[in-house]
Amino acid sequence: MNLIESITFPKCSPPLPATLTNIIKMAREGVAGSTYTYDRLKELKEFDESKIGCKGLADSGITTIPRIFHHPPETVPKMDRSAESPAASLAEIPVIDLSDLESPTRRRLVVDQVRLAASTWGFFQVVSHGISASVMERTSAAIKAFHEQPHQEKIKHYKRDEMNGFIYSTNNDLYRSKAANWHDHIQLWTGPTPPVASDIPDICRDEIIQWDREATKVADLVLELLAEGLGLDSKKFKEMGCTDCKALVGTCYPYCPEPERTMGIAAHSDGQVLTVLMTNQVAGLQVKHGDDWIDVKPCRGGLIINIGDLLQAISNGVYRSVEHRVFANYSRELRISVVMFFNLLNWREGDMMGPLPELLSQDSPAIYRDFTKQEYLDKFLSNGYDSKSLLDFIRI
Ligand SMILES: O=C(O)CCC(=O)C(=O)O
Ligand SMILES: [Fe+2]
Repeated sequence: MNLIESITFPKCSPPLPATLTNIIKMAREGVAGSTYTYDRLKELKEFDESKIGCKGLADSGITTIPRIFHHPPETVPKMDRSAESPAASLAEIPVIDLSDLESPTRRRLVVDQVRLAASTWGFFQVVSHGISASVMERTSAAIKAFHEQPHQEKIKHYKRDEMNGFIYSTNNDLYRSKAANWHDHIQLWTGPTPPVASDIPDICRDEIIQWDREATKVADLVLELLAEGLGLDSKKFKEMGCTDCKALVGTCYPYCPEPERTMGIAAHSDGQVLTVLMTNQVAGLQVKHGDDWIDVKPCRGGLIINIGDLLQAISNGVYRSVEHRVFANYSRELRISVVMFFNLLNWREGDMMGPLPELLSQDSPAIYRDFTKQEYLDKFLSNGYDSKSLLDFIRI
């Protein structure tokens, strides 16, 4: 999910560079850049206006998926439905235990583990992070319960306005991407302005409010460890406002009858600073490691952390924002993920952002140039999920 696109929509922001003409052109262009042989925009609109979502399509008993969801075959993992996941892999993302951090010796050890994981995998799981198993279960169950409600209930919240209040929708980038993905989601900005509780439906209100609080604590702690791993003051990222601008997304990946034709979420890197992700046990998430796609096996009670593009830039490439994707769910059980994206708040229009000067020296010169907020936003708008282009664009 690329919430950067949403960041461009606040009422005070400059006009969108992606004009309606652009959106229509993107909607009509073929997956490989050729023109579609059908009226893609019309079919996108029909799907959008029906508000049925992917879960609604799945529940209707379809056995083939609409062509707006077809991805180029070479980008879809090969399916072996008898296996746990398309290509069961041996390597696993690191698991880091966050307990006993008051002990300086242990803290140094954990800082080293976090630095190593963030600079090689860009992804890791944390356990003993302070959120109880019952809070995790309740939150996941509440998001699931929202998605399992009848159509008539859910559509009260169906919106494409990604900036205001609680939304239920499908494919944030529906009109911008070249192929739609097989998921629906709910989304809520929880910072800098706390959400209005009455905007959140009863069925998941308390859980969302609590999850925001708890996941932010974990993000703050992980950012402290990441700062220490760079030799910075532990509060550096907190002071930069790295967890003050935040959104919670509760994604539902329903059963897909043709998983070999589409994706749950296409390959992308997260554009923000940091992501905290909780998923249920249904397989789907894969992380790029070298040339391989590695399955992420969520450990019980664990949370998945990944580095976003901005942190890669700020850390002068020490920490890595890595591509990941979710294959379409072929299990009959819903795949649920609860994602919190954290981004910089104190980055004013016109201010430059870039590798932190404290990290630069003659021996480690900047590998990225400074960039403006507008450059950052423009890159996301013009490329949708292909957020890596920002890092390519600013590379010296
Ligand atoms: O659902 C997941 O496991 C990952 C979701 C994700 O990558 C995203 O929303 O950016
Ligand atoms: Fe992501």
